[in-house]
Amino acid sequence: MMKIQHVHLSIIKMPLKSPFANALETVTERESIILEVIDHDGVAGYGEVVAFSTPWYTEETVKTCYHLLKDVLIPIVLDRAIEHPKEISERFQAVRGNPMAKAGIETAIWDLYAKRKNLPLWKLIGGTRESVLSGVVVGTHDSKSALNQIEQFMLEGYDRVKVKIKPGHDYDFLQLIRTHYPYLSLMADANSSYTLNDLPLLKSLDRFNLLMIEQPLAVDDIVEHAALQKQMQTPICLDESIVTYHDAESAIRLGSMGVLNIKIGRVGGLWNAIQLHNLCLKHSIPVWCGGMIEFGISRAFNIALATLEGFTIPGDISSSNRFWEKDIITPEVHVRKGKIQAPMQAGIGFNINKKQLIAATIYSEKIVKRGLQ
Ligand SMILES: O=C(O)CCC(=O)C1=CC=C[C@@H](O)[C@@H]1C(=O)O
Ligand SMILES: [Mg+2]
Repeated sequence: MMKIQHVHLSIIKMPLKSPFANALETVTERESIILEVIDHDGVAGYGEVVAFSTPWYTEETVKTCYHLLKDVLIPIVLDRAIEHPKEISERFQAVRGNPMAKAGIETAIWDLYAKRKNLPLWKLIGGTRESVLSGVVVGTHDSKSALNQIEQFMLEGYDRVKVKIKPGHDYDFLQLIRTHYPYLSLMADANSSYTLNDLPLLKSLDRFNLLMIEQPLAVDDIVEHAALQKQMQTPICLDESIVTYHDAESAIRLGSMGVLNIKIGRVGGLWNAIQLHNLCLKHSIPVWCGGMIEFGISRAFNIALATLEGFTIPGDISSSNRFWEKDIITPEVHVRKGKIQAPMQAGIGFNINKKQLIAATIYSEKIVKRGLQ
């Protein structure tokens, strides 16, 4: 049993090594909230909020998450003892939306729980892979620089590459990449930048033998994605469209996706992510773990999740040094020959690099259980 006594919230900020551009935004620096939960025995668990500073990817932001955590979610967690982390998503059902805020604290409790059980988190959740399949995302719309990045990433041992496309930067871009790398395991993410009016163009992308096309249409286009999938051979992967279990059930029933990108933050926590994995496994829909330009704590949760059986496609789980000069965990995450070894240490399996965490912190606050102040 875990009785959470207090929670440390730290807002951190770090520049990316180089800007990351997609159809909607160019990210140059990253803010996140790091959570440390401490129980009655002094055991600590860590979580990370993956919302961005502004609401370009989903509605949540660092500030909305901070408010939700401090004023709504943490009081629910501190309210009474916890037997198992899955109780947290049940308690949070009373709060609408805000999945990234929920995931931040829920994951911290998973880390704490696994540490108390003295088990690596991936083993505790039933992971079967000792190493997870890794991939990397090229975040530029400049063709020459994209080719350079692909070359560099391949030298670093990645063997699955995702590129960003948008109207006017699609067919020729993919053709150029295919001319240089005819056999590369390649996929494209459109971040909702097309509509069904672009059907001829989207169908023409079939010839590039992409692993999948991610989120071509709008977030609420579940019906339209089904219509598109009927016309395209390339599997459609949904990202932004799938937040709840019910969203995934609808998309499966309609035939809107051949693949699902599971992001722990987007779906409200690790327990929900596992349930989505189980649903997709039952329906033979392959899944992979999405990335959020995150720090090491979130990367560690992604690694644990991706050890589950249904994660048969390399995820956007790259090395710490893909984005950071220095990550906030030690050891850092390293990709070798397209794989990341699952850690053997209890909990998330990585230590917090306290020095680096403090150096990146711009604001922090301790929230204490009522009566303990
Ligand atoms: O974290 C990574 O390695 C890449 C993440 C990534 O590709 C994305 C993160 C967030 C929004 C998008 O730009 C994109 C995605 O939609 O998957
Ligand atoms: Mg995406």
